Amino acid sequence: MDIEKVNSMDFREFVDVFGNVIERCPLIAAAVWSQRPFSNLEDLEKHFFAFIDALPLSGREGILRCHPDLAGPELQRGTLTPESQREQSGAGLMNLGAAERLRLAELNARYQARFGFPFVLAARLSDREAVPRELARRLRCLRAQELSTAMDEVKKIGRLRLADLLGSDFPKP
Ligand SMILES: NC(=O)NC1=NC(=O)NC1=O
Repeated sequence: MDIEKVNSMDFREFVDVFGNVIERCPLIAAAVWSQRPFSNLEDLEKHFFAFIDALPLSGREGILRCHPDLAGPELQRGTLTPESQREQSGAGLMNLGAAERLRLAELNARYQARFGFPFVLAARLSDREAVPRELARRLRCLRAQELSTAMDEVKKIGRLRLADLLGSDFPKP
């Protein structure tokens, strides 16, 4: 998909295509649409991230709270978004053993209790061994640091999802 195609989209099509670049936050795509035309595909990504960075703390925490737990109840129930489903299965989280799943549930619960938002990590850049390790490590961080780290992970997920949508034109080969 090239930037001319993106710039030609009406509101409905743009939100249909880009509405889940940030998990369950179609508002972000809705807001970014009004900033078209985009000079290139990197510029489009920059607008997504600039919107996130400009949010008050409550807005950034809200984005994190829209993320389903890794290997959590939504995965068990089969109610993940298609993107999340692909990402979590790509990290091998679909077929964890009972002990692995229990350990992740316990770590996710401790993380949520400590920070007030779920643990977020770009699953496609991780795997079933690294996820619990990274969760345990980040559990020990200070809240301000953790919020920053988690938002970086949201952007990594968004970048990968944009790359899927935009195809080989992005990021610049
Ligand atoms: N809590 C999460 O990190 N969720 C997710 N990470 C991904 O890469 N996809 C998700 O849904």
